[in-house]
Amino acid sequence: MFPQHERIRFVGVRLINAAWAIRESQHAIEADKAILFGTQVFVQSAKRWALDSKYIPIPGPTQLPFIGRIHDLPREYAWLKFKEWSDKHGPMYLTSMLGTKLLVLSDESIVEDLLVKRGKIYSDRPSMRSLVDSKSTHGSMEYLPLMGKNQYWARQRKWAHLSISKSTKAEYHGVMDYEVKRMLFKLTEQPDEPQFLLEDMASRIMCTLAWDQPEVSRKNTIDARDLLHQISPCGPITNVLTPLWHLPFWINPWKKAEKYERHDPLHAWQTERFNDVKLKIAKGTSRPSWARRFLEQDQSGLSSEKEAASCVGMLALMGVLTVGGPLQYFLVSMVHHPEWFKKCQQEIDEVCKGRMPTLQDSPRLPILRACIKETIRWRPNIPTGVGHEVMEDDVYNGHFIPKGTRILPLEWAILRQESKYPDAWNFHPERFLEPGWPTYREPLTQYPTIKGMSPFGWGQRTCIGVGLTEDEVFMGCGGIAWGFDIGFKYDEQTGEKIDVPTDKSNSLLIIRPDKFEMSILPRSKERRLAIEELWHEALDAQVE
Ligand code: HEM
Repeated sequence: MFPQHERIRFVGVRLINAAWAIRESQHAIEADKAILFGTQVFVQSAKRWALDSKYIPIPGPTQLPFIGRIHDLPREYAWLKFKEWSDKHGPMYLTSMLGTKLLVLSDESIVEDLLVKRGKIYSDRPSMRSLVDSKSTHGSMEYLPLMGKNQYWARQRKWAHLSISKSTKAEYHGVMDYEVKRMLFKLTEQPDEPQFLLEDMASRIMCTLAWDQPEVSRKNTIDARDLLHQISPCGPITNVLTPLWHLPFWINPWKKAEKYERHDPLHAWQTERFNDVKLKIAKGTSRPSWARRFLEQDQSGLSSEKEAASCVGMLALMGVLTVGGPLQYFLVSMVHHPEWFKKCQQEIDEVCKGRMPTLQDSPRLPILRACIKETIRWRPNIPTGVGHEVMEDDVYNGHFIPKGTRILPLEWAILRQESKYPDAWNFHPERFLEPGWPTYREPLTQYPTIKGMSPFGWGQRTCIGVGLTEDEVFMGCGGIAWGFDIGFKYDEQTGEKIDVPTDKSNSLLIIRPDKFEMSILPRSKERRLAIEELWHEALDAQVE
């Protein structure tokens, strides 16, 4: 078989020859077009040939013309296929999907070299096909995490970062404390709904921080899921068969649905939330929120109320499904590793002497932090990682990486690197607690921490919500271990154990476990009473 560039060159030369022949005849215009096309093909293939002979080719699965490997990348559990290829082709391999080059990385040091050390040129985002102007190239200013590396991204990231860290210090610990107590109380009433209650807690916290409107949490969760669906490979077909997106609007059902069913209503709703805050400020009844921070204190970073409403709305969406993942997976890992759940409970009992843990207890609860961190490693809820895009041609270890290549830090594989995580497929919180494991770090009052962990991203685009996540997951999981015993359920008729699968989830970019059944009961009558009391106290304090 000839290499692909040879075949292209051959076709190019034949086309030019044929075109000259036609030109000799009477079809001069068609012939000119054909000559142009043939020349382009020729030049491209010559360039490609020059590159191939100068640089070491990047390994990867054999590519079919035009489609690449789109045909055998499953829409479900795609990270498993990416990992399979990485086991076969190595920690850095190249594949392509309908002409888009995808460089898949599964070694932390390579990701560090490219996305961190060369972050200056590796911090752009790939365009999301089924959103309009996802990168904000044309100034839509709507999707902070998806924006290209441009002025809108720089100023929104700065503003959002500041808003989150300001609220960390000031009021959000109170918000978390309140919402965790509410969630624990609700769990005593609805023990079969832990997944809903945990996700709703995350959404209520975000809606309070964004607009001081926890009551809109359910709609916020639905919106987060809709947006996620829109950008995930298993979402609209236009994310895979990308040319379909370019059909004219009037015959394009995907563009119409995106505009009329998702984008415009969400935009109107978020603007309404923002205007409600304005109204409350005017009446003197507003409480702290990110929207109020913009309206009252810091308008310097953003261009307009419209931009602020989008930025705040985006933050409200960002913290729901992301944080909901580890909260739910904590239950999954604990039910399968009851010895570790027991250890968390014993640690909390010893340190907190019967009361619910608070953030101030965190330095003295390393086992709880280790179980949370190991949960995020063992079941990362963004298993494919979030893609970056390289902005200039680059050469790495003798390999040529052309501008526009998408870079995928494949977390599912990175977090299973045996050199860093021995016995990586199994759940071992002790890897963060006992000297001798590569990931052990002291002092245990500070480590383990999820800050700096790879599932929160790389370089200039790292997650700005990791601190908030750490506190929220610590409070939520600590509260459950303090208040409840968990275990498998048994079928009433057959007596058989009902399994809680560890490997069943959706396949969106951010995943969560499929609906599971589990027994979650207060640890004792006294504990149930304590949970009720705490909640009523929190409610009373809120009313005052
Ligand atoms: C378990 C929880 C979370 C996980 C696993 C997570 C993970 C990530 C990842 C992987 C990225 C992309 C990093 C990269 O491109 O290298 C990211 C970006 C981002 N995250 Fe998070 N995140 C979480 C929670 C949150 C929360 C609670 C917020 C906000 C309130 C948040 C706000 C953001 C924002 C605004 C970005 C975009 C940063 C940028 O593009 O410059 N995240 N997150």
